Amino acid sequence: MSQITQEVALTNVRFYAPIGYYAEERLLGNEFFVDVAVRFPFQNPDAEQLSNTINYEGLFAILSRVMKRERLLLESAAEEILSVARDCYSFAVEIDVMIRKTTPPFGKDHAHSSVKLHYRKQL
Ligand SMILES: Nc1nc2c(c(=O)[nH]1)N=C([C@H](O)[C@@H](O)CO)CN2
Repeated sequence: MSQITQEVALTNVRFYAPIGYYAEERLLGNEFFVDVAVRFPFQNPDAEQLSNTINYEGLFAILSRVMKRERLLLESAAEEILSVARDCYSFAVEIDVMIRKTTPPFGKDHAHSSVKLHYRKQL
């Protein structure tokens, strides 16, 4: 039997957030780009109904809430995004979260740092 998987995603969502291991980073803030993708079985009786899919405004609301909080590590924000998304979309079979810091302060102009989490439901 075949199965279609649907993905709803946001990519390169830009935030200015107080996330950093060093106090100055949290004080000054830093630029981050966040990607999130949620996959779930496609069982769509009407592909024109927002209630039959994941409204990506809901994903944006999760990211906005999580990225506001002061934190030491990217890992902490990525874990919270994943955990809230799992709670909100219990029908999801896979979720990817990636957070990229564009100017980690170690003196290399073009280096970005990132943390990625991948969740796959045990079926
Ligand atoms: N795995 C991680 N390593 C580091 C992080 C992080 O969030 N995850 N953060 C820092 C500092 O905040 C960094 O921006 C200094 O350049 C260091 N390592």
